[in-house]
Amino acid sequence: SRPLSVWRYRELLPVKREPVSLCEGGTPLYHLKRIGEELGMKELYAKHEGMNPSGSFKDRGMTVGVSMALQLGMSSVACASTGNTSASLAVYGAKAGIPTIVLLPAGKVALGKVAQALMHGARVISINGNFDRALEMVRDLCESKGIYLLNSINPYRLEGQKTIGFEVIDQLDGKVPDRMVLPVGNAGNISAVYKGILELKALGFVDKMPMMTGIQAAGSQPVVRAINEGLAEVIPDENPETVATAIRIGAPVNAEKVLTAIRGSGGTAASVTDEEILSMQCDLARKEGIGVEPASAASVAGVKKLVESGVIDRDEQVVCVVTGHLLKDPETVIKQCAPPIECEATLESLLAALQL
Ligand SMILES: Cc1ncc(COP(=O)(O)O)c(/C=C/C(=O)C(=O)O)c1O
Repeated sequence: SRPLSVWRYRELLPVKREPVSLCEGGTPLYHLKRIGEELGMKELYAKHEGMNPSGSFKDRGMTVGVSMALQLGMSSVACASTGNTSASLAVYGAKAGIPTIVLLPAGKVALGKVAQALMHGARVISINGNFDRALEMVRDLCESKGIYLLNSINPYRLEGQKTIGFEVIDQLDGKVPDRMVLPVGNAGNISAVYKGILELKALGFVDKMPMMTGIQAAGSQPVVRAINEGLAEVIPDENPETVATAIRIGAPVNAEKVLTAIRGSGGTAASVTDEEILSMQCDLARKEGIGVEPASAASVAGVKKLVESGVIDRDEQVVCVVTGHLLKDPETVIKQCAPPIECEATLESLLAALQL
């Protein structure tokens, strides 16, 4: 049988040619034993999407999106990004051998992501504005120059990201979890996972949907507001701010889809503070050995908040998608942690430093 990967599910994907692939997907589903016990939960899991080739779930969308660019005869690709989309597009553009342009919000992109976009050969433009402005600009650029736009407005990106849900169900031996929890920025990922499982249901592979639960940062929560206030549409947040720069997005492009996904599945949305995000990033690393970037920890921080407030039932089977690797944002880690202990190169000073 086929190994766990994006292309295991190729019959449910639109690509009709040899895919541009770097062995994406097939990521681990970890049981959160300690954090689960602390919350009184026996069935709390984390799907570690940081274990993809470029270190985030974006690779699932890009393997399909870049393959479609070639299938459609496009000669170059572009995106705006808070960092991971651009890192992934640079990687898959390099693999495809086509020119890649990425627009980043100046000063608001984690170091590892900039390093990836640069090293993999994208033309990296730093925009003096936030992500939402960069997205407007890259749409105009692609429109005027016939470049293939690969932000999550592009439906093929979401097709690849559907496979997160497919793999989770395979890893749970065919069971659909009661709830899937994802950090939400542009809301493409949560919408893609919902679409994928809805397709499995329509095909008769499963008979229930997970409650789709979106978590945002307290300083950047337009989707949470729309859900909590029962709004017909998401009202953009003009000045999104959070340490979780990956989800520092005020105007989610998949706003309509995420409202359908959450409401259609009886799910919910909640926000967590930057402190709660950073505290959970630390817990995941130190209690579970799982290293993720801040935005990814928001999903587990959200479960903690919703369990403690009684919204999530402790005996639910819950899968959190942790979306990006810890190495993406080393600066935030260094700022959070006590520095290494200075020590002379003698055993005596080492024992003193270790207080042994
Ligand atoms: C680590 C991490 N976690 C969560 C999200 C939110 O996913 P969506 O709700 O589908 O947007 C992102 C998104 C990043 C970008 O949007 C980009 O890279 O431009 C991310 O990098």
